[in-house]
Amino acid sequence: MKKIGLFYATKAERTSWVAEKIQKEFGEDKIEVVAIEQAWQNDFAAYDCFIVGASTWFDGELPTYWDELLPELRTMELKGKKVAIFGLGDQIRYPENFADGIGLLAEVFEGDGATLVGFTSSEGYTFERSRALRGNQWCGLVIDLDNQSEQAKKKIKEWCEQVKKEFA
Ligand SMILES: Cc1cc2nc3c(=O)[nH]c(=O)nc-3n(C[C@H](O)[C@H](O)[C@H](O)COP(=O)(O)O)c2cc1C
Repeated sequence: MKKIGLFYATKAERTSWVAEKIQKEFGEDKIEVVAIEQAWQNDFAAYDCFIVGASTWFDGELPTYWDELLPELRTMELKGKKVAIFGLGDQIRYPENFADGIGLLAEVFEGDGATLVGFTSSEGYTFERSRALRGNQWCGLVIDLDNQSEQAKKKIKEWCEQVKKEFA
């Protein structure tokens, strides 16, 4: 059985809400939650697969704790590991940096040799630019609780089913 770790900044309120839903979808005994504010390289080494989540702040930057950890995260060796990324953003107020945090995390984990999974369609979102795009797809799950909160639960559920298969 593959060991799955879910890493996110627990003080980010909306990200926490999404993370809880993901944990429930996988089953609470199937996934271990790690607060990124307490995480260190060894915590990542302990898992075969990761789910990592972050909102976007400060016009296209990662929120507190993720941004502080970035230099450390860039030195990890994650070859053979799979990473699924989820992120939150606001497409109406920040159309030029929509959900950039996902793209930033994707660059870091790919640079460490990990394989990204959990890509989703960018249809149904309105924005100008995003670092989270790969062609027409998001390189993860994008949740906009500011403008499309009614879609969130369905998107999370479907993404978890997809990621479970891709982690297997
Ligand atoms: C000061 C500030 C800056 C933000 N910058 C961005 C941004 O550049 N891009 C984006 O997509 N969302 C941006 N957002 C929206 C947040 O990512 C969004 O509201 C998210 O749901 C917050 O989740 P959290 O409570 O877990 O941090 C910003 C929000 C605030 C308050």
